[in-house]
Amino acid sequence: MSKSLSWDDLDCPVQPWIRTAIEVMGFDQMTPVQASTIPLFAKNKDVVVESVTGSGKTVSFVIPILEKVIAENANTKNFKKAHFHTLIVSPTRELSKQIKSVIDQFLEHYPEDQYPIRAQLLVGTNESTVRDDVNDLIENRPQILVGTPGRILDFLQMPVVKTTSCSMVILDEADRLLDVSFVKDVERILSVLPKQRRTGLFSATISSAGNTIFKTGLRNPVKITVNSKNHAPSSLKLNYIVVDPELKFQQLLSIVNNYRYKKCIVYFPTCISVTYFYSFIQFLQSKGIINENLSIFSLHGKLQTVSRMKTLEKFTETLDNSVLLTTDVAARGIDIPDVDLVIQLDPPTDSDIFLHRCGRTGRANRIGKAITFLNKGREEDYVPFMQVKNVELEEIKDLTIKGLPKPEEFYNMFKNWILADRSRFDHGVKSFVAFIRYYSNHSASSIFRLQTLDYVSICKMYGLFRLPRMPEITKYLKKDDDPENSVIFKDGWLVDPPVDLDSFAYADKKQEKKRLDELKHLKDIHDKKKLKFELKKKNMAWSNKTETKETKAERRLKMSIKRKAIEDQLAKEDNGDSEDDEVKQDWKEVVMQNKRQKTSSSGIQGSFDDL
Ligand SMILES: Nc1ncnc2c1ncn2[C@@H]1O[C@H](COP(=O)(O)OP(=O)(O)OP(=O)(O)O)[C@@H](O)[C@H]1O
Repeated sequence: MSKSLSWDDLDCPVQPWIRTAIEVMGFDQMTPVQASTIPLFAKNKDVVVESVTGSGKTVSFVIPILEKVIAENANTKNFKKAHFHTLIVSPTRELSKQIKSVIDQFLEHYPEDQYPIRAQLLVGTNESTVRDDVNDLIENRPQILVGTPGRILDFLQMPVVKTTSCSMVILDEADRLLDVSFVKDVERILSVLPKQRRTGLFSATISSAGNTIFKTGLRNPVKITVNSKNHAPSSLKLNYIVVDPELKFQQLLSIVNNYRYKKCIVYFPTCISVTYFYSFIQFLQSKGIINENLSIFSLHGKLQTVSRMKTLEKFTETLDNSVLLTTDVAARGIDIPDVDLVIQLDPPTDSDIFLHRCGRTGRANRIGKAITFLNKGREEDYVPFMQVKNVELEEIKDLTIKGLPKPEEFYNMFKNWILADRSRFDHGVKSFVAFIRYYSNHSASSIFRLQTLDYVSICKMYGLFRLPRMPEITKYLKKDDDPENSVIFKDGWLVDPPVDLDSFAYADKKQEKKRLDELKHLKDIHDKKKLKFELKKKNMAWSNKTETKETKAERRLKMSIKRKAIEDQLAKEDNGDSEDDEVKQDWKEVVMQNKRQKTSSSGIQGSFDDL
């Protein structure tokens, strides 16, 4: 391991044009991870590298790759068509693009008179197909491919693509690539590559991948660990704030509005919550409540690739006072040097992601601050939980909410914004529901428990005025002993009187017409059902009446008349067996008639029901 961090003391030769590139990029010295990794990886060793966020891992594999491409004559005309030399796999399109741009930055200094070295991006977009990628491979003959697992797999499965010359593979953010969502694709990719190759795994949290790293076909790997005591770079300050969940969004706005920063990234729990809060923040900006000089962007995984890339570019290019609202899609690897503030509205469901999110700031020895919000109550336990993982968090106390309307007024404003368009309500409900599902997936499930979540406050934080019905929460909602003082009214309403949902309209005319048509249709069905029910009730009463008045009273009357007649007859005539028999027969008939009436009465009801 090299002790000096001077590029001159690097334990392996480096091409002069690479040295020029390093100088132009302003890298006066190597970072520790570069000093340890470059010589080993360039000298045919497989490496497993764990080093804190922003410590320069990308350059530590890019230099050995470029050196190897040259050493193995892949930069000559003899390098076969449709072959490639190096494959770099990364979990997101943004990160793949970023890695390619680092390679391109080096290649800007590659001598023009030599056979070109090229890199090609392999990520899914709506604008190009895998066939386009194959055409580019044949036409441009790149030696280095960078992309995401799904697209790479599709690409490698094209018969024309030849894998036999691949002699280097990099898995960047390797622990992510080896988790359940990617591992199958990654295994299939590796299975079609030559076994005789160099493999490098890189991440700030590679230890969490455990033994799965051996699924990558590593051969006698060297493990390189460059970690600080706090598992985060020393230039990064990790803070937390304990908040009342109802005021959390206001606290966020207060920081974003009043804090001094160049660039800030805010992590939201779900894609839908990014779009929901982004549109409300835009409204607040239009009203002058949020500083209109702030450039606010939204980025999440449900957006199209091209729009994601453009947003990231704009956020990177905007000089000052810019805020990116995003999800974990931008948690790993993204390198935007001027980000000096990261805020997490909720801790991530996976504690490793915590370091990756925070690590978007405090990179390459620049000062950065990461603030995590914890809902008061149980979530404070997250601090000792992270301490056990060697991540020390420091509390920011007594942070007041500044420059916003009073909480009650703010909630009413949020509510009125929602009431102006029913689609906002739908959006808010979906965001809330997605949050509950997110919360129930926390790996630290003993801290983040649905049982102890303050649903009402969170619902209000989302600006909502009725608790959405969902099985996850119904069982935890306390049955209030004192309904007089309950904050939840009948049917989950948080406002009294409730909002008239029938007249709560969509701003979009087409959508509103559709809703009204559906409402009318439902009403018609309801009316028909009601009519049917009334009829049934009426018929029931009628047949009951028939039953009682016709059968019971009449029968009783007839019976008594008959009985009297028989008794009279018996009293008068005691001398004729035949008549006695006749009377007995008559009596039997009466009994039989009564029986028939009894059984046929139910038949009458049935026939009326069918009307
Ligand atoms: N030797 C160096 N001197 C100064 N800055 C450097 C050096 N090497 C890389 N950098 C810069 O450090 C920043 C972080 O580098 P990089 O993105 O490779 O970090 P990383 O370790 O991969 O982080 P993460 O784990 O977050 O992906 C980049 O802006 C890069 O330009």
